[in-house]
Amino acid sequence: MQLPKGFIEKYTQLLKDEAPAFFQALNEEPTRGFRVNPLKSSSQPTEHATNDPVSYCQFGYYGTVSGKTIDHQSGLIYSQEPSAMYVGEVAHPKPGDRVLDLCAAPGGKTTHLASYMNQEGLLVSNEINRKRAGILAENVERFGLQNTIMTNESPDSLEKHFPAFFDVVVVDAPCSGEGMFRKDHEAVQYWTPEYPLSCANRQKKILKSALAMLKPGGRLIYSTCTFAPEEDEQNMAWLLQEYADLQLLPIKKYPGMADGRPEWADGNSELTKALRIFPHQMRGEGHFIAQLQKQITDVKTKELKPQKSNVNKLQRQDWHKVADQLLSITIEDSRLLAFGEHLYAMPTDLPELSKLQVIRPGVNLGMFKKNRFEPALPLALAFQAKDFQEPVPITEEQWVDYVHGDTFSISDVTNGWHALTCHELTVGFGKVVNGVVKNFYPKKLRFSINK
Ligand SMILES: C[S@@+](CC[C@H](N)C(=O)[O-])C[C@H]1O[C@@H](n2cnc3c(N)ncnc32)[C@H](O)[C@@H]1O
Repeated sequence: MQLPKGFIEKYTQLLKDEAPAFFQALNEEPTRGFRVNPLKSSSQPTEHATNDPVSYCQFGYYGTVSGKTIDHQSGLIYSQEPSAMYVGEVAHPKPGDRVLDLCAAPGGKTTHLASYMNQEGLLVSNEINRKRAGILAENVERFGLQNTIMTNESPDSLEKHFPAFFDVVVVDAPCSGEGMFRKDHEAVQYWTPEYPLSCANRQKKILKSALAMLKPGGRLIYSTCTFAPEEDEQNMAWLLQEYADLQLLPIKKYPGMADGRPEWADGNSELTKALRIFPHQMRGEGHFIAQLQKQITDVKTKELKPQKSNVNKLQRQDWHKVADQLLSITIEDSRLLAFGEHLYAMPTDLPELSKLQVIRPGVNLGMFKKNRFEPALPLALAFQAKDFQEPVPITEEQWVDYVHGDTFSISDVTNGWHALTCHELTVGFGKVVNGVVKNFYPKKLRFSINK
């Protein structure tokens, strides 16, 4: 990889003796990894080795992911570069918290944050770019999140809907991506000496909105995948100067993780509390993480009106005709929200959504068709086999047919909708008609595997 001349000059000056090792590390192979989803019962991957754990992330392992596996299709694993796993670990929300992931696509941090929340509380996963928001939705649905809504807003418009609302806000900022150079060679082409400063200005605007949405006493986690001091220490120094009610909190540093560099900003020694990951010092890509807390005040924050269910009697009947036969758990009627022709189960602590650009207001339960209801894949993936009546275990061969969109035969199963399971994980729905499983796996997700 040919590094830009300006980049080499900049980091030779900043890193001094360390610079040769740093540049050499940028020419080595990137580190790959994945997280295991704790929301999918206690299942462990069967197609991916878990003998090389990431010491600083309870769900993380080193290794490469294959998308054409039951582990991946069922949402049991999520491919994520190991350094990026430390962002979620630092944020570590509690079940019941209100959490915002402000720059969320493709979903690495959202799925990780949810892993600590036990499907409780509220996670708002926001992505400004519509196309990327679609990819985010696919990943969140595969991971099976029940407490998450996805929005497609700019930070300054989202800010109007959630004043001082969240316990934890994560800003995994759009950045110059220097830390991803060896993983994404395109990032090298974008780089100019001026690029980090233009990214830093954009990040300041995002941070202002993030702080407006943070509760007093709440935590803001800021991360980038760049080495650029303009976007890292200098932005944190700017925050501390601008907001007297903010303080940096320490972050536990595992071997190889480095302190933030005050001398690369305004010299404020508090900046050592931030964290840097350099690829020449540990196994992972470049990253910067800072954790800040907003001072607690006795000013009362405004409670937001809750979102009410809007389904009519007919829609409720159509849903129950399927749900009462399919599910062994109850989704309360108060959580049902019709959204176009789709039906969703909202998270319990959801404020009114009016005027908000919502991509998914909860779990997509399915679609109203003429006089009937058809369950959707996200409903199957959001729950475990035990949450369904008569789940149908399928073989690996039948799973290959299923993800390809083919029908297959099955014996001794009653007619009607069933959750299909493979390796004890839910993988989707099939409608059984006289021993044949009709395939409802979404066309755009289908793939083939050579038998
Ligand atoms: C580093 S990526 C986020 C990665 C994601 N958190 C994850 O872990 O998978 C930054 C995201 O910020 C979005 N973005 C770009 N400009 C933005 C802006 N002005 N405000 C908010 N988000 C923005 C990008 O579309 C991109 O999806």
